[in-house]
Amino acid sequence: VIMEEVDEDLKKCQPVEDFVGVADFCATEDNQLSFTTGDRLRVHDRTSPEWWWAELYGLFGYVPSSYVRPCIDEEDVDDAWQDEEYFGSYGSLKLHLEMLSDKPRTETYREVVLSNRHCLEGRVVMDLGCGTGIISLFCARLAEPAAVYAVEASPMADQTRELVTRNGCQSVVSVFKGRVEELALPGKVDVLVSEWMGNCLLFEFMVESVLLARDRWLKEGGMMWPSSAALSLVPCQAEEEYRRKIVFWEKPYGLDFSCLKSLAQKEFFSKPKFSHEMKPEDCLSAPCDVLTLDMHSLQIPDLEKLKGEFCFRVEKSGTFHGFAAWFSVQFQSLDEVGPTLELNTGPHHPLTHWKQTLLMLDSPVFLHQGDSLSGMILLHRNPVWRRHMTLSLHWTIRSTQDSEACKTGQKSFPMWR
Ligand SMILES: C[S@@+](CC[C@H](N)C(=O)[O-])C[C@H]1O[C@@H](n2cnc3c(N)ncnc32)[C@H](O)[C@@H]1O
Repeated sequence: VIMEEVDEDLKKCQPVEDFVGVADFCATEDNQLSFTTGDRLRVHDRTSPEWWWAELYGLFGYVPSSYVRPCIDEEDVDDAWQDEEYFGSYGSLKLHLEMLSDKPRTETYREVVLSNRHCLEGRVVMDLGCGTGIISLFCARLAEPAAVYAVEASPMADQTRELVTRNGCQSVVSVFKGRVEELALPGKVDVLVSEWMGNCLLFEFMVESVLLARDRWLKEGGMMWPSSAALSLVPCQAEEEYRRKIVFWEKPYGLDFSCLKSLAQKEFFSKPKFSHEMKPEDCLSAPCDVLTLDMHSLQIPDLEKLKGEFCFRVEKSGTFHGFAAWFSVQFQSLDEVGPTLELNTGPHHPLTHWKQTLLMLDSPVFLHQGDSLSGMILLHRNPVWRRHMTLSLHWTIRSTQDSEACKTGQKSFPMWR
């Protein structure tokens, strides 16, 4: 009784806080409140981990807590790009070791240079975000470009200069230390190559720097590598993940801890799980490309809100625990007849350091072979924290067993803010 009273008192003391919608929410019950992305809501009571009592334009109702984020005024944010932290992490070897040890990734870039070596002769290349300079060194060693501008903003650039000299490439490769946005290069380039991809393709939004560099430094008709990119999705089973994080609370050591299940679901499943290694047999359907980006025509404002659609046909019956996401990038050949090469980070391809990203549902659903699962995905970039985004999924399941039956669901995943 005392704890309940304390709880009640605490609730009364909770300040009313402003939140902003990160995805559209459509009320399905009378006591819920609909809102759209960007709406400013006043949260009066954090009633449960999942549902909060909120107000919008004088109307009150419950809103899902994962669909809103704290409202921060842009002027309060010093470092919306978190550059100190971001470039700091590329200043030590840990990430470079992980990237260079990733053979499918690194060897794809080498293969791209090798298979285009004749066309690269006499061309000027920019390697944006060169890190240790691996791609620049591939260019200088495997082809005969006129020059390679290796651009790197992190302190690693000092080591890169040394690596270029040690490998005898200093007459071709020049290292430019600084953010590409702020650098003056000797001139425009024929090819802009970069390894900019993050989890779910866009996370960390280095792609914005690549597009900016393209518009400033790529010659008319020049080549972007990668030349296109796609985000793929599949409904999947994740039995082990569900068992370890949720079923665990049912009866550990013979005790009833089941009241912690909703807390566990909120704590473990409200954000995406990075580096999930899924098996091809966990896919309940054939994967689908939900977004495709053309790196020659994509514009920076396009990155604010990207929308994709999907329609899966369930190929084998199983428990639908969530969606798995990953990306692929394509490298068009410099000559029209050459092959387009691809790096695919999906479960049917050799494992890369990105692995896959798992987006767990709140409650699993059993799907039967032949059912259809259609819907849409929305990537909404955080307007304040520029390296972050929220991924929202809306779906409808249509059953083959019962043509009348149709279940809908929706969930939003902040990555990370
Ligand atoms: C994913 S790593 C790739 C490193 C290297 N190209 C490789 O393949 O091993 C991206 C690199 O780009 C750098 N970078 C990111 N944004 C940049 C910018 N705006 N200007 C210069 N360098 C940048 C980071 O510091 C990091 O070293």
